[in-house]
Amino acid sequence: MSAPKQRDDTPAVVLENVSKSFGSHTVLDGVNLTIPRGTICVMLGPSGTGKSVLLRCLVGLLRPDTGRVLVFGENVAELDEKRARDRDRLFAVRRRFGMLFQDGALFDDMSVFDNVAFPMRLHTKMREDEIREKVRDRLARVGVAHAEDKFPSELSGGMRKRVAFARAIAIDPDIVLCDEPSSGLDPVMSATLDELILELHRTLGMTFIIISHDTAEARMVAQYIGMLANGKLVTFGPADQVFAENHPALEQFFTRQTVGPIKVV
Ligand SMILES: Nc1ncnc2c1ncn2[C@@H]1O[C@H](COP(=O)(O)OP(=O)(O)OP(=O)(O)O)[C@@H](O)[C@H]1O
Repeated sequence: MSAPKQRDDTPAVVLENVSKSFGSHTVLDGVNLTIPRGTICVMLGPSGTGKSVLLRCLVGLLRPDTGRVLVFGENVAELDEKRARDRDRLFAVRRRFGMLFQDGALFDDMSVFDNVAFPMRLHTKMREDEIREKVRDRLARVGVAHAEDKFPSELSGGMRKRVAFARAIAIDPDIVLCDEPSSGLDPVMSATLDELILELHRTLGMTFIIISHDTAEARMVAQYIGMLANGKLVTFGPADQVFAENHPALEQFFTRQTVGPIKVV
């Protein structure tokens, strides 16, 4: 079966009744949401609440027990990497994602240039001169053009994150998944990185899905906000609506209360 035809207004992501358990532990319980294309969506939630599981379902690394996971209309939940007939479709979906891992996940034995060139060499047929031009464009966009010959161990935490961003957007993904982009950074560096997200979004128009614990980050960049707590998506929608609604779990999170609907386990 070929991938479904999509119209321009096909949402980047739709989750319909997505549930996932590990043994008797239900991590996601009937999650529904729609992320319009070209928006910045921040998913908040306490530790261990299923945010990473959700990301892995999006890229087809995990299959939910129930529900549909539509990425630009393609139901990733029905694709199984072990089935030859699904593999091309699954890989085509994965190529639409760029991933910014929590720790940057740069290759320590590769220069900054080669780290950013890596996905181009792996996934495209670009010539080396095209790669050079694109890598330089990506490094310039994230403000580390001067560092292309350095190795990750020679960079500060903030610079490593920028290089990781350059790699995440290397082959023009439609969706950039960011797993806690501000983790391990001081507040000023985090804010600088948030400005970078806004700038990349403005100039490249990609959809950003950002996993975060950082409420200041949510306030700064989010157009859509979701909050996962105790397996449920307790609130989701346009950021101004979600802030106005001020769900008790969101309020507890934002005001750092230990008592409230979020159970600390
Ligand atoms: N492959 C797996 N097998 C068993 N349990 C798993 C597996 N993957 C995740 N879990 C469990 O699912 C729950 C949610 O994990 P997840 O990593 O999604 O949390 P998170 O919200 O991303 O947390 P954090 O904010 O701390 O990164 C945890 O209890 C975790 O132990």
